[in-house]
Formats: sequence, structure tokens, C-alpha cells
Amino acid sequence: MASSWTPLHAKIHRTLRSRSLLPKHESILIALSGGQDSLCLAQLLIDLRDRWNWHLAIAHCDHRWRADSQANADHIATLAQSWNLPFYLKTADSPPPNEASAREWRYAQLQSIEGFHTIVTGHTASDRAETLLFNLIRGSGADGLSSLNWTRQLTPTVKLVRPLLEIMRSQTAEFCRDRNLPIWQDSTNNDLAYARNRIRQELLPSLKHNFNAQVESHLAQTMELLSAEVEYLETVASEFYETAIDITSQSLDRTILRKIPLAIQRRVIRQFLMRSLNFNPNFEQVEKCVGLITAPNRSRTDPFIEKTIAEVNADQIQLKSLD
Ligand SMILES: Nc1ncnc2c1ncn2[C@@H]1O[C@H](COP(=O)(O)OP(=O)(O)OP(=O)(O)O)[C@@H](O)[C@H]1O
Repeated sequence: MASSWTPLHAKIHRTLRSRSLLPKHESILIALSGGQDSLCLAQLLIDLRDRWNWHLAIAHCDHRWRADSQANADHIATLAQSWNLPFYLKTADSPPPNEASAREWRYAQLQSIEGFHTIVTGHTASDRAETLLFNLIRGSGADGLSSLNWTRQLTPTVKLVRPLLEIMRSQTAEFCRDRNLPIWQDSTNNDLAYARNRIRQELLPSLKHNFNAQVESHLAQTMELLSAEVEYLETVASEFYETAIDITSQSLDRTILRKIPLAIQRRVIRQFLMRSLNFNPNFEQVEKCVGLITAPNRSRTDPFIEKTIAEVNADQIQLKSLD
């Protein structure tokens, strides 16, 4: 192992330790697409395994999207065998209709594999830069701009960890080249019909060339800063939510909300709508409900879902069904 120890190993080792991302003796499921990022991640974790006493396994999800998807799955199975690691393959009954449902299906499959409390993916700093631009263009708040975090709780017992968030895609490519790792080229990565591919292949190179050579790492850093701030704001908002909410009457106390800054009011209202109605409100819906904090008695919003509205009832903002 000593001969293959590189600055990248040292960096990941330090990151894992300082951020307490992957505990010693943990059973870790590596989500492997076959692309350079997850391949690099798998090899790094294998190289570091003895220092951390991890139990590693590989999982691949075949969406059956491309003609070569079965060949891709076979390729990964062979790789897992050569690494001497357990391999789990999940194959879709029918190809998911779009990216979002593919992702949802993929995470559900990964979570369903028993014996693992930790799943790791190969998301990189470059993914962070692209995601930030993608969401900025769509008009996102700080939450969307910081959506790729180091960890995310998938279920009460299963955590997603992204150890490569400080590594650029150019570094994972170099690592795979140096180690002769057999990258599976995903043909859809070159399809410019996808906005994300245009960001990667057109927008970022243009920003790099015309504005700042370091744009990719600067954007990734911005996301890192925003993530910490969003986490803090969400915690503060949760505390106010807990004091303002009356669960039985599904209402919020306006006198508490009036005393807090607009940024926190918006977050409390969003948490209120998400938790009570189990849906993700858009900007306008949140703003209308925020307006009720100071509105006259009996003011109300438009229906959110299933004819449910929010209405001012004296000092309360109350959810009410119009049926
Ligand atoms: N088919 C797959 N099987 C297993 N793991 C996968 C698969 N596709 C992607 N992954 C994992 O997810 C990581 C990110 O992949 P990619 O950027 O293509 O997905 P994404 O849909 O943008 O990700 P996410 O939905 O998690 O933000 C990969 O590095 C890999 O770890």
C-alpha cells in the first residue's frame, strides 16, 4: 500500500478524520456508477481500509436507460470481484421516466440493502460548482445553492456520505489514469440536451476562460460556506417553529413570528407547510403565508393542496380545509 500512497490519499484521510465522516469499523456501501468519480472513491477507500478497519461493499443500480447498461453492470461486477468485495446489483423493472425518478429509485434501492448504515457516493467539488450554477440560474434560495452536503440522513438509520467534496473532477481523472482504473464512459454525459452537461462543457469553461481560472473551486467554496449558514439558519428556525406551533390546532402563533427577522420567518413558515401538509411549497406560497404574519384577521392564502388554506384567526395562522 505504501507505494500507492499519494497526496490525494492524505487529503481524504485528513478530511474523513477532521469531519468525522466515516467511523472506524463501519460497514460501508460504495455506490458505484462506473464513472471516474465513484471509481476513484472506491479505490481510495480500499487503500485506506486497513487504517480504519472498514468493511466495504459495492452497489450498482442499473436504470436500464442505455443499451449498454447491462454491460456496465457486468463490468462493475468483475471489478468488485477483482477487489474481492461483496457486490450488490439492483436492476429497474422498467427504465425510470426522468432523472428525478431515477435518482429517487436509486436511493430507495441503495437504502434497501441490508447491513449498511452508511452509503458513500463520488460527488466532487466540481459537482458542487455545477449544482450551484444550475440552481442559481433556476432562481434558488440559499438552500438550493448549498444542496450537496457532506452528509445527509436518508432514513433514521441510513446516512449518505460524500467524502470527495473537496476533490475536483480533474483530480479523480488523474487518479484513475495513474492507477489504470477502467472507467466506464457514460455516453449521456456528452449529450448537450441536458442542462447539466451544458453547464459542465460550455458554461464553466467559458467562465474559466473569460473571468476566473479558479471559478470551479471558488464556486465549490461558496457552496461550502452557504451549507454551514443554511444549517445554522434551519436550526434557529426549528427552535422558533417548536415554540410557535400548536400541533392540535395546526396553527402558528403570530405574536412569536412578528418578533423574528424575515429570513427566519420564511424558514419557519416553510417548515410549517412542509411538516403539516407534507409537500414542498414554492417561493410564492411561502411569501403569501409570510404575509399573514401581519395581515388583518380572516386574511387567507390560496389553496395549497387538496383545498387546504392558511388563514389568520386572531393571533394564530391556522391551516384549514375548505371542504
Ligand atoms: N447507477 C448508479 N449506481 C450506483 N451509484 C450511482 C449510480 N449513478 C450514480 N451513482 C452515485 O452517485 C454519484 C453521483 O452521480 P451523478 O452525479 O451521476 O448522479 P446525480 O443524479 O447527479 O446524483 P445525486 O442525485 O445523488 O445528486 C456517483 O459518484 C455514484 O457514487
